[in-house]
Amino acid sequence: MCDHVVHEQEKQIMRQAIEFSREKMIAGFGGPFGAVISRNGEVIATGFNQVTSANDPTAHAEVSAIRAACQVLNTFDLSGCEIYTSCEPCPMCLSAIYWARLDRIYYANSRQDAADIGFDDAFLYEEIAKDIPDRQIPTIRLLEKEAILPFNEWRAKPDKIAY
Ligand SMILES: Nc1nc2[nH]cnc2c(=O)[nH]1
Repeated sequence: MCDHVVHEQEKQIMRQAIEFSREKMIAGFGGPFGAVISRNGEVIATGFNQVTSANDPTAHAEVSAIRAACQVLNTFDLSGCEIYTSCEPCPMCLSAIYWARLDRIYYANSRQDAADIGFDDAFLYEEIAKDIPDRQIPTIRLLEKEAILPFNEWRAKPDKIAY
């Protein structure tokens, strides 16, 4: 567990994420979720949920903020940055946060709060913890002997950019 003492600046940045969640939801962009990415207390980028307006099921607030921050900083590696999100990240966003190597996550509403207003965040955490055959979406493995070839080529690629 993390025994962090919350500072006023952190609350202020989280308030921006919450304001975004509300403003953009009222404006009709999508669900009530907002996110801010900061570095050393400075706001780098913001994001809000645009799933229904952009016809993009991956356009969650956190993913949108990560995409924007990576454009601003011209990098795929956000180490040194922190994300403030108005709701605990769903498994997709949590993975994106790990892939982006963010240093810290601040969240406000919980996955249970999201479930209470009809979102699948809590369900998805349960789903990915299950064995593959027990999941709701049938998941079938095939052609693994062919697919391993590019993996082996990647392992041996001398000029690869690892991430
Ligand atoms: N944290 C989070 N949970 C969601 N559930 C559905 N959309 C979102 C989103 O944008 N952010």
